[in-house]
Amino acid sequence: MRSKIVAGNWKMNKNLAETEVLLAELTAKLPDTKAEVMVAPTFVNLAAAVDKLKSSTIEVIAQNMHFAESGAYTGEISANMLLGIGIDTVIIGHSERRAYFGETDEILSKKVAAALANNMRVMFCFGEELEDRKSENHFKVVESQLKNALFSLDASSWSKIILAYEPVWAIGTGETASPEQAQEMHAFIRNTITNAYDSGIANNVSILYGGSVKPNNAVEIFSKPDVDGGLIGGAALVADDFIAIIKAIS
Ligand SMILES: O=C[C@H](O)COP(=O)(O)O
Repeated sequence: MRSKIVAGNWKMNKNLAETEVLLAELTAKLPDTKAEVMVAPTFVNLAAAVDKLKSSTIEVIAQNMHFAESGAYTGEISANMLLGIGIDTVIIGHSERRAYFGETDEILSKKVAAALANNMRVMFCFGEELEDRKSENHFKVVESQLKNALFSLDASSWSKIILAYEPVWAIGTGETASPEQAQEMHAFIRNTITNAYDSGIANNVSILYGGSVKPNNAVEIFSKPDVDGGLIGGAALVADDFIAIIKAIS
C-alpha cells in the first residue's frame, strides 16, 4: 500500500558504538510522523540495531542480500539470515552495488525474486547516470532498469515493492534533482508501471527520491505529488538532519 517513507541508508559508516549513539539520538528525537521511518546500518550492526529499536517504530532494514538461500558464497548474507534477526525489508539495486560490485539487472532480478520468495519487502533502487541525462536518455534507462528487474513479477508481488529513484549524478554530490525533475521522473515511473500492469498498481506503489536530500531541500521535494518520501544517505548519519527530513513529510 502506498505510504510515506523516509529511509536512512548508512552505507559503510558507523561502527557498533557509533551505531548505538545515533540510534539513541534518533529514538529520543523522533517526531510524531505519518511516515514509515527506516534505517539501514551495516550488516554487522543489524542485530544490535534491531535490539536497540525493539520498542521503537523505526524499522531496521538491510542494504543488500544474496539471491541464494545458503551455500558457498563467502562474505554474503541470505534472506533467511535477515529474517532470523527480525529484518524483512531489504534494499536491492543501489547504484553503488551496480557500479562497484557488478550487480547487473539480471542479478538484481534474482535478488528481488529471492526476497519476495521469502515474503520480504524490497526497496528497489534505480536511476540514470549523468551521461544518460545529458544525452536525454534518462527516461529510456529508467524504463529498462524497471523492466529488466521488475516487470516479470506477478501483479500480486507489487504490494511488497517500494521504489527508490536515485539519479546517480545526485548521490553524495550535493547536486539534487530539482523538485520538478524528481516529479517528472516519478510521474513517468508511475505511467510506465500503468502501461506494464495497471493504474491500481502504479498508484499504490511508494516511490522515494534519493540523491542529496538535505533538511533545506526536503520540504520542496516531498511536496511533489508523486514523491512519497526519500532514501537518504549522508544526511541520515546526523541525527538532527535526519529528524528534520522526517519532519519535512507532510
Ligand atoms: O541511498 C542513499 C542515496 O545513495 C543518497 O545518498 P546521499 O543522500 O548521500 O546523496
